[in-house]
Amino acid sequence: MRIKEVTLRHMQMRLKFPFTTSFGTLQNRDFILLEAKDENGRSGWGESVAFHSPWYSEETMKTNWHILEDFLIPTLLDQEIKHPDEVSELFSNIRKNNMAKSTLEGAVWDLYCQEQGISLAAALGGQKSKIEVGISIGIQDTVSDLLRLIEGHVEEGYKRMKVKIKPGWDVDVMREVRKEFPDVPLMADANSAYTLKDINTLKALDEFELMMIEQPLASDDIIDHARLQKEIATPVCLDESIHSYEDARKAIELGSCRIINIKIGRVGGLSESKRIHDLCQSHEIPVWCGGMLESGIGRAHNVALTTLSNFTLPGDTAASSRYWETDIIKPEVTVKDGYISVPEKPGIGYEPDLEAIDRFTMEKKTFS
Ligand SMILES: O=C(O)CCC(=O)c1ccccc1C(=O)O
Ligand SMILES: [Mg+2]
Repeated sequence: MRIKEVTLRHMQMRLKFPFTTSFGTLQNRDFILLEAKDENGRSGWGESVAFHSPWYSEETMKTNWHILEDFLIPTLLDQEIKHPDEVSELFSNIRKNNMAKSTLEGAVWDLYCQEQGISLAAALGGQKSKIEVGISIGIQDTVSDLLRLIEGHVEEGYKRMKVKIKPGWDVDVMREVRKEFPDVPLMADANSAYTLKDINTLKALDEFELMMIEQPLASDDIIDHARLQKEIATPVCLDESIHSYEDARKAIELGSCRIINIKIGRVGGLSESKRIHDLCQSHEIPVWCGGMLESGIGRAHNVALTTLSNFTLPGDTAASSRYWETDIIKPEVTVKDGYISVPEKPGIGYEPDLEAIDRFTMEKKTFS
């Protein structure tokens, strides 16, 4: 396959609700959508999960645009590609910028699968026909707002509740949640809001038998997390700290976590996601697929990745309708009894809705 043309779009979609984490609040979701055309005129689609501001990671929508336009797209245009695994090799001279790399790599995977006539899930080696999903709930104004949201999501069938925490919105909040929902599979995500000085707070969370605590300490740390994991009973799950297979290998070796959240964008693409998945599997470290408030295109990639066998814990890939009035794929991603049915069609398995895509496009540019 050869990529003949790439179009970047600056998209803006409005979330149905403001989403608050320990690092800030987001409602307008700006992101890049990428369409890559091959020599046969087929289109493959990728989504950048970078946010407008550098608060989850240093990458932003604008840095991704720059890296794609000035480095990644020129590297790939007209190159003969036999398999999508070659893309990360072609990008190996460009350091980091994983979300930018993943955007283009994801579109190549989609194109490759369409050409082969197989689903993305099958191409990755996934076996599941349906995947189990949970939901991530942002910081709320009041505990009773949170309890009502959890109640609704339990009724919708989601398989586990993830509650965002930060200093001042942690132990007391989780205690209320546990009191009202004694048996619900529950976890907390701190997005790096704590340090080892907060060890007593983090120990206090053990009482609630959480499935895990996600990224309690610094976003670039694996040393303090290893110290913390020795002190608390709750399994530590790393999100922000893991950018590659090598990061995962070192974190496992140090005992920094017992679970890893894989986000395709954060680790630079589907090929690297699969390598991390396989590594974790060989070390009996379960993984799950994280979310970045994606549109349908990124969501479809997440669904496919989650079909791999070591994705044994419910991920954050909720239904399209949880986030958007109108998504940009047809059909939308739906959740029934806590499961998403995995599409069997070639490629990402959902059709891009070009009319909706145009409606949310702020700016676009084509490279050939
Ligand atoms: O529903 C989703 O897409 C996941 C939401 C979520 O938890 C999240 C959203 C934005 C940035 C970081 C995170 C995270 O997993 O840490
Ligand atoms: Mg997280």
